Amino acid sequence: MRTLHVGLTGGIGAGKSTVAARLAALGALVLDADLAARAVVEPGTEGLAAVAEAFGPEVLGPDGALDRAALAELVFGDERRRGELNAIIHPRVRTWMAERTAAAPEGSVVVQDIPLLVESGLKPLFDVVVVVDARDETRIDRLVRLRGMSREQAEARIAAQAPRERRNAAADHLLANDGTESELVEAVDALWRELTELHHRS
Ligand SMILES: Nc1ncnc2c1ncn2[C@@H]1O[C@H](COP(=O)(O)OP(=O)(O)OP(=O)(O)O)[C@@H](O)[C@H]1O
Repeated sequence: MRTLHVGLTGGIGAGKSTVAARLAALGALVLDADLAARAVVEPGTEGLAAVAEAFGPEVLGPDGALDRAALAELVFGDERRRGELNAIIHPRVRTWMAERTAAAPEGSVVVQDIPLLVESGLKPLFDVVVVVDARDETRIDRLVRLRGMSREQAEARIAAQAPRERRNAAADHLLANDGTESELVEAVDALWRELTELHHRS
């Protein structure tokens, strides 16, 4: 049986990490793009050398690790420099993901958790795209209550991503998460049953 490639996304605060954790508990191999983006610039990596080469030694801390604040300062509000950084990070993240996907046992369900899956045009890479969705007001409330953001910060983070309608339009499966966390977990369990059935039949 081949690998089933699942893309998981959702707007900030929608509940994507909660869904990813449940899918991992059910037996999926979950690969986190945010984690990959950090791994590819760890000390000693060729990715970190490429970033230092492009942005200068001031993006390295005294310990030789990436100084994220200094790098953020350099790319903030500068489309060209941000594009330059993405051109270093994104291919390495794709390789990181591809290597781990290739190493998964035969018949695995591999879930790639990618916040900007839709914005990055990655839908065609997946057999199934799962979008976790919640109303903007629900998400703002969670980000303020649980993540310590101000209302303005939460609104700005939401505005920086694709609008819900656009993300939802890319979904093969939409998980609505405006109710309780246990309702979400039940919906993920049902989705898992569906995915594994589909996979066994394929
Ligand atoms: N249905 C729910 N009811 C109440 N709280 C929830 C619910 N779903 C998720 N949460 C909580 O809301 C917060 C955001 O959820 P989660 O971290 O899963 O979102 P996310 O979409 O992964 O966000 P990000 O894009 O920032 O990683 C977490 O603290 C989580 O425990």
